[in-house]
Amino acid sequence: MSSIVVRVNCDAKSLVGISSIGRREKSVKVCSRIRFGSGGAVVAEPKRSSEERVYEVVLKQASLVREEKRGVNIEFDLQKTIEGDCSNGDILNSAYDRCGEVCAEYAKTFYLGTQLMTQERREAIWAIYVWCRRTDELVDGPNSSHITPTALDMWEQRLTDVFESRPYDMFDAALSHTVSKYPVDIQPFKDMIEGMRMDLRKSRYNNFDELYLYCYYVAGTVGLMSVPIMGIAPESKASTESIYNAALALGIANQLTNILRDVGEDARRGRVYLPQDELAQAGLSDEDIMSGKVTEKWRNFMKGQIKRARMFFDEAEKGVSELSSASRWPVWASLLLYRQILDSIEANDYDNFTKRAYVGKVNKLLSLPAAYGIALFGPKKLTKLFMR
Ligand SMILES: CC(C)=CCC/C(C)=C/CC/C(C)=C/CC/C(C)=C/[C@@H]1[C@@H](COP(=O)(O)OP(=O)(O)O)[C@]1(C)CC/C=C(\C)CC/C=C(\C)CCC=C(C)C
Ligand SMILES: [Mn+2]
Repeated sequence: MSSIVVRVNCDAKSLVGISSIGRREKSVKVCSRIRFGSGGAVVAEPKRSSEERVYEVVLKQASLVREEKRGVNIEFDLQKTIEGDCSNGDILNSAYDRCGEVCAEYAKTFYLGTQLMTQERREAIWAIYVWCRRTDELVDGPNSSHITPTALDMWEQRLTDVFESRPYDMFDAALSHTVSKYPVDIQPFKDMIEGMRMDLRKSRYNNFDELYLYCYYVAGTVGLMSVPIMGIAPESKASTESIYNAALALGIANQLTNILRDVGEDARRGRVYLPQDELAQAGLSDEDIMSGKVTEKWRNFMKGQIKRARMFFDEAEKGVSELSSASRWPVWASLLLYRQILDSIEANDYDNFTKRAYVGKVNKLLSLPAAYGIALFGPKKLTKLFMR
């Protein structure tokens, strides 16, 4: 049987990515070999790691920003889709206001953080926040038992409409406006929906590669959506890709932290988001998780998982100072706050079965000025100031 081999040689520079966090792989040359058998059927395709797949999205979003290629900026007529007797400007203002209200209601600290951004950026971040929250609510909210893959397909169609300036409601209208104004690619949004699909069909992850992909879908995507809005500092010398990598890392770090905090809660819903091969290596099984006993094996396993989450936070730190000055504070605040959840798991002696790790009010309050200081002086200078 004859087969045609199509070889796609990729630009080596475009494939310089993070591999196994902390180790930067230089010029990894990857050739995708797509084989078509008789009748055009795909015969074999070498398996790419999740990191390689995700890195392609990073590159696409980064190049969109570099080229300052903006959305088509179609003047959309809100009157056609939203009833009301007022001008586009009025509708948009109240659409953004409502996004702000949702944000203030569901994510108070983060809402506070956005107050330091310019009004335009703040509103755009709110619009993205609301879309992410609504997407997550589909699979985690009160109606989640009725959500099918078809419902997610419809949500994705609606997303395409939003990107093509056909909003369905006020929240969509704010997002339509945002994505027409900033160089935001649709792919991370689609990928977040893919993450929700994954949640519907999958409750175990064989290895970290599978978990990494899930974390990218539901959280790394948020980093990629946010940076085009937050903006990169004009004086930054870092490459756009490296900044997007850091943003991706922050999302992954947050989601890994979420997973470690919620082990007990997830297990009670029949879900284990921990890599099965690593559990087995540690001599642990699903039954150990379901029984919820904190043993020495569990503590050791958790130490490794926490270490990995911290490495992603470290990777993220490298990019925060490259963001435009007004965007650094909320990002530092979210990084410092989320990272402390890991400290809290340790303080609970790794009992994430019956205790919920959280950041206390005092630490929360202290983190905000600390984040502000780091944003202003940089992490190194601030440490020096306090060491004197
Ligand atoms: C260079 C650099 C470091 C730039 C920073 C880039 C940046 C702003 C990254 C943000 C990362 C971030 C906040 C990711 C969110 C991760 C997260 C918690 C995802 C949650 C997914 C599902 O989890 P799960 O169901 O297990 O958990 P719950 O019990 O439901 O909580 C999410 C809930 C997905 C939906 C995400 C959101 C609602 C958050 C969206 C946030 C923004 C758009 C704003 C981000 C901006 C700032 C300033 C942090
Ligand atoms: Mn959720």
